Amino acid sequence: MNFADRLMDKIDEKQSHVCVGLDPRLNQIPTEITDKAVVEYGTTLEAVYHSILEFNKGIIDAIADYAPAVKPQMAFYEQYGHWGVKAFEDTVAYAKKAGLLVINDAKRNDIGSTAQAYADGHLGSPKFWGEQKLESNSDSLTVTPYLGSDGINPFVETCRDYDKGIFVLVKTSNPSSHELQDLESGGVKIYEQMAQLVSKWGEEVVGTRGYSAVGAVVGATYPEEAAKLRDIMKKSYFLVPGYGAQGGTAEDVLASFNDDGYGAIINSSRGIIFAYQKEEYSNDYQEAAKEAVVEMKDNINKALTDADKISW
Ligand SMILES: O=c1ccn([C@@H]2O[C@H](COP(=O)(O)O)[C@@H](O)[C@H]2O)c(=O)[nH]1
Repeated sequence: MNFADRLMDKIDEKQSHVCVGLDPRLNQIPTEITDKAVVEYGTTLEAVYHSILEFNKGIIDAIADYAPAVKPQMAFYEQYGHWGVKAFEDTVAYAKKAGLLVINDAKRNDIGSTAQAYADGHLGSPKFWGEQKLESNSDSLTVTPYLGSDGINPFVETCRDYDKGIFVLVKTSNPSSHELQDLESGGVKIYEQMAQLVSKWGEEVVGTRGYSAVGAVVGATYPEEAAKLRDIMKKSYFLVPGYGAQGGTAEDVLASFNDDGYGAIINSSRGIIFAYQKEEYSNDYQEAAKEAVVEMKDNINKALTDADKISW
């Protein structure tokens, strides 16, 4: 089943457009988890692995009823070498068992032949000794687009062959995204030209519900640009980071949705997983994550209803 169809079905099931970012900063994981790991394994990478995995499992248990997807950010895992990658893989497996879709935020790409290896490893199935015994558990991957079509094609083919999805960086949420993305060529901004390419790349992998497995990353911090992009990429699902900790609000993400009430999956990482460090939430990290995800889901659904975009 096409990735966009699977995502939309999960969104319907949970009545939620929220993606929870799993960005486990070690120094923000509750000390009862990290202390226990250090007592057992010392100040080792193995203790890092156990700390991250236990924390992530607790978050997944807390939010699974209220979010269709999680987005582990690969940087927070691979910095710890193979123990970090193991924490990533075990987190993904746990999230899948909990019925969540997984967006691997690894922002990969390269020349075509190397992009194929990234696509095989992160979405599909790499061949070794003539067999394909390993298949990625991730449902989708973030991808950088600046190598052009030959870097993107292997990912699109893998989306088609394995019912996976990609989100291509179009207008990122960070303050300096304008330095390159807002430049004009022939009177058209680079991010708009990128959006035209994303639309084209996605044409062959449109699902039965009308959206493509090739989506776009569009920051919540740029609502005006999102409105323009929504117009260019009518069939692309938007992955929208920048909600909460980076300042994006429920009103800011409205422009990323189509009138049918679909088209955007809104990510918050720190705002949910470390909510326990804020006064307004419980000081139990799981309870706080649940409070924060429910609040975000309700705020987005309310903003959509007020704008006549709700789908339920
Ligand atoms: O444009 C982009 C692309 C990716 N990200 C990633 O999303 C999360 C945001 O985390 P918060 O804690 O909710 O700010 C993080 O993993 C980024 O690497 C982004 O922020 N903007």
